[in-house]
Amino acid sequence: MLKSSLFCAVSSAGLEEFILFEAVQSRTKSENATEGWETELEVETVAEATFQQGANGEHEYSGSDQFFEQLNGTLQSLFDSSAVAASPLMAFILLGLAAILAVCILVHPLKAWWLNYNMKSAVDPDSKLNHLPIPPGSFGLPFIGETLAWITQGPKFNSNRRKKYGNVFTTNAISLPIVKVSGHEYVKEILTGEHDKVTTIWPYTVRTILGSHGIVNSIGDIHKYKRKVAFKAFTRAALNDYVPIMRNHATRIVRQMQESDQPLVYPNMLRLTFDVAVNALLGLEISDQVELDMLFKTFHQLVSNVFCLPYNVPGFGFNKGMKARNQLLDLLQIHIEAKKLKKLREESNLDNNNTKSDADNEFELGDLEIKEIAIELMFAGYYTSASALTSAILELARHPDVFSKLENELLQHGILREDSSDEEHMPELNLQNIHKLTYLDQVLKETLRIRPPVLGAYRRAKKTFQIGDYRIPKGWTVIYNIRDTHELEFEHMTEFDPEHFAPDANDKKFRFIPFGGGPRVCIGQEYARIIMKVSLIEMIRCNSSWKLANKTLPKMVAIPTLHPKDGLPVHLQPRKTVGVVTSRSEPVATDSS
Ligand code: HEM
Repeated sequence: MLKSSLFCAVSSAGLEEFILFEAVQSRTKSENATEGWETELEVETVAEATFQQGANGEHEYSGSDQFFEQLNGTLQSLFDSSAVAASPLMAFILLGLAAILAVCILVHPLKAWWLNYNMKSAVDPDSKLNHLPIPPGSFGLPFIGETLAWITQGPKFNSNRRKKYGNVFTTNAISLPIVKVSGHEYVKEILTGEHDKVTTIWPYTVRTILGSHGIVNSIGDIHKYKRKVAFKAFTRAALNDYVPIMRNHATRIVRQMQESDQPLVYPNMLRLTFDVAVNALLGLEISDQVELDMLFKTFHQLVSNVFCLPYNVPGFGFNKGMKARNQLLDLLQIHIEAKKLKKLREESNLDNNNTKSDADNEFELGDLEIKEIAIELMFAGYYTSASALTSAILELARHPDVFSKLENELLQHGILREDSSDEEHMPELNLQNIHKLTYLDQVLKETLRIRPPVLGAYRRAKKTFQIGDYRIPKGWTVIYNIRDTHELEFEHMTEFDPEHFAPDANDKKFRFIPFGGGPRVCIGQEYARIIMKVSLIEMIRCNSSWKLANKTLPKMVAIPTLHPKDGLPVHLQPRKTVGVVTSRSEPVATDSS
C-alpha cells in the first residue's frame, strides 16, 4: 500500500517533479502510523522496490519503454546504412541520440535514488514523531535539487510553491533538504525555538569568512554572553551619542550627492552607513581618507564574497573574502594595540561596571573575539541599513503624497525651518525629538515591510520537531522567510502605504519581522532605525524633492542585501527655503516587471 502510493506518485509526477509528499501525506492520514516511514529499513525497501519496478518496466514506465524500443529500432536501421554511418554529421546526430537515450534510461533510477537519499535523511530513530508527514514539496533533480529554479525564479520560487504546497514546504538546494517556513504562527515556532528545536547555521563560507568567535556563529550561553557584550554599543545612552555623528556624515554625503547631476543613491548610502559604523560603533577616528577608503574597499570585498562557492582557490570569491578577512584582522589588531577600538574593548571588560555575573566569568573575550565581533557588526550593519535607506528614498520618490506628509511632520516638530538647509542653523536632533516623529517611523516600517533588506535566515533542526501538522526532521535546514511572511500577513504586499503602521493598526506578533525575532533578534535594530531616520531627515532637510532618473523601477538584487541593480540614479532638487515644494507632477516610475 505504502509502496504503491509512493510509486504512483513518482511515476505520475513525470520528469519535472516528484510530488511525492502529497502521496505520503494522504497515505499517512489513511493508514495506521505504525505502517509508516518509521525505520530506515522500510525506506530502503521502498526505494529498492521503486528501482526494481523501474528496471522491470512495469506499466508505470511502459510509455518510456515503447519510446526506447522505437528509438532502438531507428538507431539499428541507421547503423545498418553504411552510407549514413560514414557521414560526420550523422555520427554527431547519433552521438546526440545516444546521449539522450542514456539520460532517458538513467533518469528514473536516478530520481528514485535521489528520493530515497532524501527520505533516509528524514528518519530519526530517536523521535516519536515519525508518524507525522514531512512538509509537502519537491526534492528537485538529483544532486542539484531545486537550486537552479531557486536562483532563476527569485521571489516567485517561494510564492509558486506556497500556492501549491502551503506555507511550510520542502525543497532541496545543493543537496541539502530544506524546509521553508512563512507566516507568523510557523515563523514564531522557529524564532522562539532557538537553542531548543533549532540552532543557527550559516553557509560554510559565511561561517569561515566571519569566523566562529563572533555572535552570529556562537550558540548557547556563549552566544548570550557575546550579545550582552555587544549590546553595550546599543544602549540608549550610546545611541544618543551616535546621533550627531550620524548627522554629520549624512549631511556630508547628501551635500556630495547634490554636487552630481545624477547621483547614485545606493553607493552613497553604503558609504554613509559605513563611515558612521566605523566612527560610532567601532569608535575609530580615521582622519586619513586613503586609509578609510582602503578599509571601505576591504569591507566591500569581504561582504560581497561572503555568499559564494566554497572553493578557497585564487580567483574564486571565497578566496577573495578570506583575503579581505585577514587584512581586516591585521588592521583591527593595530587599532586594538593602539587601544583605539575603544567601545568594544572597554565593553568586553564587563567588570568595569560590575555587571559581570558568575556565568559571564566563564567567558573572556580575547583580541580575536573582539576583532570578529567588530567585523560582524560591520557586516551585519552597514549593508542592511544602506539597503533600507535606498528603498525608503525610492519609495518617497514614487509617493509624493507621503513625501509631503513627512515634510509637514518635520515642519511641525521644528526640524525643518525657513533656513533649514543652512547647516549653521540646524535645529538640534536627539533621540527624544526623533522618537516623536511617528509618521517617519511609519514610513520606515512600511519600507522594511515591502522591501526587507534580509529576506530570511537559516536554522538547523537540533531535534525532530513538529510544526503545524508536519514533522521537521533532525539535521534538516530550515529557512524562515521574512518577505513571504510580510506578503502573507499584510494585504496588498506591493502597495506602499505607511497607514499599514498607523498607531491604531493591529499589531500581531511575528507578522512584521524585518529584524527577525526571539533570542537572535537583530541586535542593531534600534541603531538601524536611528541611522535611517537621521539620514532621511537630512535628505529632506537638504532637498525639497528628488526624482528617479529612470522611468522604470530598477531590477532588485537580493545578495548580500536587497538593492537596486542600477544603484538608483536620482535627480535631487536642493532645498532653498522651506515650503518650496518643487513640482512633483512628473510621471512617477512604474514597476518594470
Ligand atoms: C535595516 C537594517 C537591518 C536589518 C533589516 C537587519 C536584519 C537582521 C535580521 C533579520 C537578523 C536575524 C537573523 C537570524 O534570524 O538569524 C539580524 C541579526 C543580527 N543583526 Fe541585524 N539587521 C539590520 C541592521 C543591523 C545593524 C545596524 C547591526 C549592527 C551594527 C546588526 C547586527 C546584527 C547581528 C550581530 C545579528 C545577529 C544576532 C544573533 O545571531 O544573535 N544588524 N539582523
